[in-house]
Amino acid sequence: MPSIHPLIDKGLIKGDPNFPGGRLLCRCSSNQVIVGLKSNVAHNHACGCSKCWKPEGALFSVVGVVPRENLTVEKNESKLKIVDPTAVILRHACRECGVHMFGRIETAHAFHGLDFVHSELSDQSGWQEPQFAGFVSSIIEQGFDPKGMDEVRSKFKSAGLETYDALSPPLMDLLATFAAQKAGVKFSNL
Ligand SMILES: N[C@@H](CCC(=O)N[C@@H](CS)C(=O)NCC(=O)O)C(=O)O
Ligand SMILES: [Zn+2]
Ligand SMILES: [Zn+2]
Repeated sequence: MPSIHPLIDKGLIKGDPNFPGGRLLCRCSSNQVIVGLKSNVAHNHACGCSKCWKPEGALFSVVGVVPRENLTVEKNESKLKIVDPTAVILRHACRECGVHMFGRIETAHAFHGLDFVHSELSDQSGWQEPQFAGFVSSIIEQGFDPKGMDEVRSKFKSAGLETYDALSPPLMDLLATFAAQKAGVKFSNL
């Protein structure tokens, strides 16, 4: 069974709710891209989709969000390039080591204003631990044998994480609320 993710395989390490944020470093041996975050991450989760950056050998990414005003590129911004300019989340990766330093949404979207980041790129501890696993079935699209899915889901369960094939219910509700408001739907208790 391959690694789910280094932050999940050996059990979760709880974050510090008062952690004030810190810096993320790319994996280059020199001239590292450095991103400063003025807050902890929120909604941190494992993502099995094909687009989020994963460490070598891991089946899942671990990704959380910070308000975009809390993120600054402190060093070597010129090394960043947008992985897929047509995606909703514009993932800014280091063109040398390939690590995704942050993902930003520039279109009208429920998550506009939040940047997506990988707290494992920090050498500090206290970051919020993963809260759930999303886009779990998506690993099949990347070649994972569907027969292994029960084992993957049980691994998350034994780490105390719920699994979903899209996002968690509160995040799915935010997406649906945004879509409803955009379409001018009026809410009522059906
Ligand atoms: N099954 C697809 C799912 C992709 C997907 O929808 N990813 C989610 C979670 S990160 C998303 O919000 N993507 C928007 C984007 O990548 O811009 C895949 O694995 O590529
Ligand atoms: Zn780099
Ligand atoms: Zn993803």
